[in-house]
Amino acid sequence: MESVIQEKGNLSIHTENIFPIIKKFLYSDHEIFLRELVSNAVDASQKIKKLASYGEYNGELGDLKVVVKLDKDAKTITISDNGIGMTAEEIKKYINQIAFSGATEFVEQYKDKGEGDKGIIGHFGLGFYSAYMVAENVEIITKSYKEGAEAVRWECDGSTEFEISPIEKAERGTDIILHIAADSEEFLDEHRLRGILEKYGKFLPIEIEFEDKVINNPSPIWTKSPADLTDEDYLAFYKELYPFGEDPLFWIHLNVDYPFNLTGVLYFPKLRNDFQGQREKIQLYSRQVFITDEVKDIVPDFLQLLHGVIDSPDIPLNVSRSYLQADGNVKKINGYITRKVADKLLEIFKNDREGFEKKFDDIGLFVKYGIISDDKFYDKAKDFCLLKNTEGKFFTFEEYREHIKENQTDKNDSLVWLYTTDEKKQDAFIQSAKKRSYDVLVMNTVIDSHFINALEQKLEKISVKRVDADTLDKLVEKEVKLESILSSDDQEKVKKVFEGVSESKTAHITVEAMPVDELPVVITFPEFMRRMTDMQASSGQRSMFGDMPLMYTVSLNSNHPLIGKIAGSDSEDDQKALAKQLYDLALLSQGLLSGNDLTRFIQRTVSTL
Ligand SMILES: Nc1ncnc2c1ncn2[C@@H]1O[C@H](COP(=O)(O)OP(=O)(O)OP(=O)(O)O)[C@@H](O)[C@H]1O
Repeated sequence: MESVIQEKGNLSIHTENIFPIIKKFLYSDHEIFLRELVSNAVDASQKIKKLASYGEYNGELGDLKVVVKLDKDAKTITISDNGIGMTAEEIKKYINQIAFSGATEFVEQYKDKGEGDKGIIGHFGLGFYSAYMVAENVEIITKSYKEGAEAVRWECDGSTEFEISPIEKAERGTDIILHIAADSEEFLDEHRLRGILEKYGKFLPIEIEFEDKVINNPSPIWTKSPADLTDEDYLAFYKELYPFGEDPLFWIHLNVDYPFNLTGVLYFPKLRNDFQGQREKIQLYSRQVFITDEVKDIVPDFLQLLHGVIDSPDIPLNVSRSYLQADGNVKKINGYITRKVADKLLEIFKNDREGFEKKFDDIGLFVKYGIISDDKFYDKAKDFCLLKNTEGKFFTFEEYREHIKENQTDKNDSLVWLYTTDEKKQDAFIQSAKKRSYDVLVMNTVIDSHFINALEQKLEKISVKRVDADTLDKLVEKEVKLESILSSDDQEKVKKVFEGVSESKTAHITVEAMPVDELPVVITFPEFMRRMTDMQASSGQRSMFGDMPLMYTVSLNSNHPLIGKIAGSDSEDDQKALAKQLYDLALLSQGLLSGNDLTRFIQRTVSTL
């Protein structure tokens, strides 16, 4: 057997092997080739601009623009610019050496000139080769801005051999001619091409012309200073992003350059109580090149409901998702955006409470989602998150505490918040609560069951109960209890009668001393059980109890004359008839009487009239 000798060395890479890999796997999405080539053309234009501003180019800049042309017959796509161009030497250096980025080199070279890399897109030195994802042959025809430079033609058919030759070209700049491969002819469609250009290049900083029309807005508002912008500018830009969207409520202009670079505008849309039907998304850009609208790892979950753009050269773009999640910058960006959004909301709350309240039906969803999912956001939001009661009045948490402190503190010194999820359906319970001067909050959005859970954990000494979760005396338990007029024997007797007429196996029947003006029979749903079912329903899961029958409590008011009547009656039939009628009325008021049961109830009632 051969023995192993310790040695060190370099791995060798053969271009002929690596090239097909680059071609095939550089980007999963082939349409990216256009983004890359147009970005290069934009870079070339930005560079000549910079050179002129540094005094290193004294010729005419001309009308800097990138032109994309489609020739269906020749099966070519040509991307032309009048940027810096390349000399034969530069082609050899930047193009022939794969993964040697001229962009990075340019930035290095001029980094002392102040602006640094501002406006230059490329940095990996691979983008050009994405052309081979769709082209079988690529030609570069280019003339450098340098005085006396000769135009050059470069051609390579995707093998590792290239050809360079002199050529005639009048103007400074570069034409990249792609001879589209048979399997990529889909890109020879005008519609498709315009679609890709608009998707990636809508806000590129240099004019992009396709079929004689400029397709982009080179100076989108996020590149400008907020001081130079009016509300109309922000609204107009929103329309530009989402032509079919309804006007947003307000917006935040993001602008940070330390410890990372990020600019952008985030809009708060009208949400109308639903997360699902949301099509418009935040768009992520890097130096005005569209990257994606999947911003999952960069924007905190709850803020993905916002609209707008974020532009950051510091977000690693061509790397895998798992890397993105671990990236320190991404985490910081996340935190920054959360903070900015919270600050903005607090500012509006403080400066315009009335306006804030008006918008709260829409922004409440963000705020509550944020409170549930992000502790840092909660720390700020607890001062401006609003609660709304059945009278339409708004309270902060602190204001609400003051508001209900006197009436709704129970014997354990806990504040009991009462709420309704449906003012119409739970009206009888709301009315009863009001009779005792209890306040009832409205919690009717998809997120409220989660929101309530979160609040109970975060706020001290509160318990939150739906207004029909129990009889009022049990909801807000006080030290002093009402006396029962009915003796305990009679209570037992009435209970048995009701058990006899109950058709539900899961109904739990109890007798309770309630005020006389309360209903004789009250059906309630235990808070805990109901909340579990609600949460499961809102998260779209099937109930873990399957089709288990609804659990509810039937409370008999031992102080009500009709219950007294049952206890006092000697006729079993009369007792049963009255009990059944009262039971059905209670079911009816909770919307639980339907089908055959409802029909029988109505017939029975009619026959007694
Ligand atoms: N249209 C062009 N005009 C002038 N120079 C160009 C043009 N296209 C490419 N180059 C030169 O070729 C180099 C390599 O381009 P390539 O797209 O492969 O990489 P990059 O732009 O530096 O980085 P990235 O991979 O991020 O795009 C560029 O940096 C630039 O110097």
